[in-house]
Amino acid sequence: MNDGSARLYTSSEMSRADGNAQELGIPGGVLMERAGAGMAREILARFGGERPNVLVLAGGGNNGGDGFVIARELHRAGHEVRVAATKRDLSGDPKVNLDAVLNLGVPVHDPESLKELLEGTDLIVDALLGTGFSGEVREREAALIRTLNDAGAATVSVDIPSGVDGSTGEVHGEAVRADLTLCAHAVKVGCAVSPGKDHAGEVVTVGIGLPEEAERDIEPALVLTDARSLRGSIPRLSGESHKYSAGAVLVLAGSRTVTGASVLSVEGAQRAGCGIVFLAVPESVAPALDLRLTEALIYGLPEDGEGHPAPEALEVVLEKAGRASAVVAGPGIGIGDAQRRLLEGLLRLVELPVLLDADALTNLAGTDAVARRSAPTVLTPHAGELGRLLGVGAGEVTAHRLRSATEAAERNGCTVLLKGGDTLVAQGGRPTSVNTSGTVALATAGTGDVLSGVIGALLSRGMDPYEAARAGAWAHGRAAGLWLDATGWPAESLIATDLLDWLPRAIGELL
Ligand SMILES: NC(=O)C1=CN([C@@H]2O[C@H](COP(=O)(O)OP(=O)(O)OC[C@H]3O[C@@H](n4cnc5c(N)ncnc54)[C@H](O)[C@@H]3O)[C@@H](O)[C@H]2O)[C@@H](O)CC1
Ligand SMILES: Nc1ncnc2c1ncn2[C@@H]1O[C@H](COP(=O)(O)OP(=O)(O)O)[C@@H](O)[C@H]1O
Ligand SMILES: [K+]
Repeated sequence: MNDGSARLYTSSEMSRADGNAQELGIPGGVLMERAGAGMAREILARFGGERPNVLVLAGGGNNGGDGFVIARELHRAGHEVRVAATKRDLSGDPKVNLDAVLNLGVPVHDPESLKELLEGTDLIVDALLGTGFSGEVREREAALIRTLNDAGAATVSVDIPSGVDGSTGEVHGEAVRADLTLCAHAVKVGCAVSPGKDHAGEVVTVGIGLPEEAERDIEPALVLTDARSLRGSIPRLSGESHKYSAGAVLVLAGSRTVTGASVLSVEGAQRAGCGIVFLAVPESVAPALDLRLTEALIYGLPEDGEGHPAPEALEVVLEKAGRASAVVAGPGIGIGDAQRRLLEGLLRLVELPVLLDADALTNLAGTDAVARRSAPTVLTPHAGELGRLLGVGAGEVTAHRLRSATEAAERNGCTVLLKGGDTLVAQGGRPTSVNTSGTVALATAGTGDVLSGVIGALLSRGMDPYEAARAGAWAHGRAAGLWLDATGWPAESLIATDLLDWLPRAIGELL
């Protein structure tokens, strides 16, 4: 048996597993029974003590079928339960479970009276739409979802918040906002990827006793990144290590008016365990950074009158890259022709793994500089930067995160880390990874600069770019989580520098 806890399934992968189980002799009704009963146990454990009045909103498919089982179990446990069902002329397992509910005397109402029913409701069970739903919600269901969301009662969604696409996390129109989502067997992609993730609340999997054979032929298109899936992937120092073999990172960050980005990126790299960091910055700010960054080697770049690198800067960058094993470029370098040409030269002439962040992404939007490279490149955009790379608006990326990240990775033949509450890592031929360690405390200036350094260091230590991006994102999010736990301070008070103190412990959890 497999509890499916670390699995992340699209709707079609789940339905394949379901079909395989049936071929192995486990009828769909048995799985529905196990799912509904397991979900009811979870609801009782969390809310049972408060003796809530429960309303189950059940749709016409198997998601609704799960809802009828939950209603039956909560009724048997002595709770006040009512059901609103969108359909009565059901067939198959949902009908069996609707009949059971009716036989027990649980009142089943038409959804037209949903608003009135919700008046005396403490707990909503949303079993309207599950993994059989995709696209735009029809108006009738959309109105029901609006009514549920307006009620303000605690809401538990069955398998996926109704209205969220289970395979992508996309929401077109209305979707339920749940406090808790109970996923049958495995977390559905729609509960892990935004905006669906933001509708799901806490996500818990409920075992349905699927045998391992039922999943043998399923290669999931996505994976959840947690500490367990990364453990042992970061190379360690050995007795023969020296500071160069331990990982040497060249950071090209900062400009005359933006020096903090260089500091955060360099210190992120140092704390993520590389042996040495070289920082290349316009020469007018090199002395100040030299005083600030004790352990890094600082090199001044020839600059123009505005404090941007002059064309001769490329020579210095190439020379320093000759001693590095990975390059981080972009934070705080500013936008302009000089920077674009410098980056294009770097990407053309340096064979090392290169991470491009922030201004580097904006400078290179519309060029084929990354697509032409054969050495590994990692891009770390937020939605706005990815939009520029794809030639669309930030809103378009936010609405289609999965598709946007994979499209950029394919077009450029590289690794793309799309930042956000669900940080995604996409690379052709690898399952798209969804990070699990983020916290909203990271939504503050400079945390992205730290991340660029962390991933740069992991690249310099010889990690595969996809693994380096996943591990860097996890450790970065975990560092914020450790800071929150240790200080007990509000998430809003975190500053990017705080991450540096907790990165070593976060990375230690992966060794
Ligand atoms: N696959 C499995 O292994 C298991 C599935 N189970 C449940 O079954 C669910 C999937 O069941 P189904 O495939 O029957 O699908 P659903 O119950 O998710 O959806 C089908 C229903 O949604 C309606 N619908 C579809 N598109 C719509 C739209 N655009 N606007 C409004 N309504 C729309 C259909 O008319 C139909 O009533 C899962 O989410 C889960 O809750 C569980 O019972 C356990 C086992
Ligand atoms: N709501 C959120 N939840 C979790 N992580 C977030 C959230 N918002 C932003 N982050 C994370 O914070 C970091 C911000 O990076 P970025 O936007 O590049 O900031 P900066 O350029 O100021 O350093 C990214 O790692 C991103 O994933
Ligand atoms: K649902």
